Amino acid sequence: MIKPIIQLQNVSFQYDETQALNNISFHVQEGDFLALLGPNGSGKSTLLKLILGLLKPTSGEIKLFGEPIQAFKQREWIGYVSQKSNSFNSGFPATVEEVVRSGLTKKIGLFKRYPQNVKQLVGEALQAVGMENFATRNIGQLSGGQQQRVFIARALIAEPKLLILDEPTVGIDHENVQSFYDMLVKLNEERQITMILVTHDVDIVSEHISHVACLNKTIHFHGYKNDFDHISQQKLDAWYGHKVRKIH
Ligand SMILES: Nc1ncnc2c1ncn2[C@@H]1O[C@H](COP(=O)(O)OP(=O)(O)OP(=O)(O)O)[C@@H](O)[C@H]1O
Repeated sequence: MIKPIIQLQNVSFQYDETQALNNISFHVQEGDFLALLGPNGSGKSTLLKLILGLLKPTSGEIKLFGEPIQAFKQREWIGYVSQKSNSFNSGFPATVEEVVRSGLTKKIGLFKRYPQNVKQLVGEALQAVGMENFATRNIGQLSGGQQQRVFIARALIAEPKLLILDEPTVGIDHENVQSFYDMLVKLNEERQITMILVTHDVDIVSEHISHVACLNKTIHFHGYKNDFDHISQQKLDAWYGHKVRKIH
């Protein structure tokens, strides 16, 4: 049976003066590779904060892994790589190894010792993102795309069941985007990690993605990638409020 990973039922969120999300219902199932699309200000970050438990909905219900979010304790099941992960300056005093290892804190607690096989775990996580030869390098000396991979390794070491990546291809050269996707697909298929890519960029919806959700305060579309491909340009422009380019 396919398990629900995220369920939102009639969720709204209001900042003091702004209604950021209006009556959203949608779900993500185990194994989905979802692109969550929406223009600037459409409520993507707000939705992420609700899922991560950093904000509480003004109304509506959120379930994670089938449990009401208030009762959900397995935070380590959710890996999150933020938009700002890859912005270290070159002098930042941490090695790749140290950054990845710090991802274990979530799993083992802040004051516990790292397990004896920590080096092996770091090596495996780095290997999964193709960065095994960079373990001793300084994080600040890597490219934006390489840093992004290291932060994905940092999330992976906690063995998440769901990985949420916020604007993951920002800072990655055009020619490296394909191999970046190949890596994500592998994680999705081989490790059965449910993936959510959050982005304003319609181009990110490559052939690798299984589902697409279009957000602009409400969910305008949620379905298979193939069905998204058949949405008219006109409709897409209307959701975004301006012209967008869709590449098939
Ligand atoms: N802390 C806040 N206080 C008040 N209003 C906020 C706050 N954070 C966001 N908003 C407003 O809520 C709406 C949704 O913002 P949100 O950051 O969720 O959008 P987004 O889709 O993530 O945008 P972007 O792609 O630009 O990051 C916007 O109108 C924004 O101005």
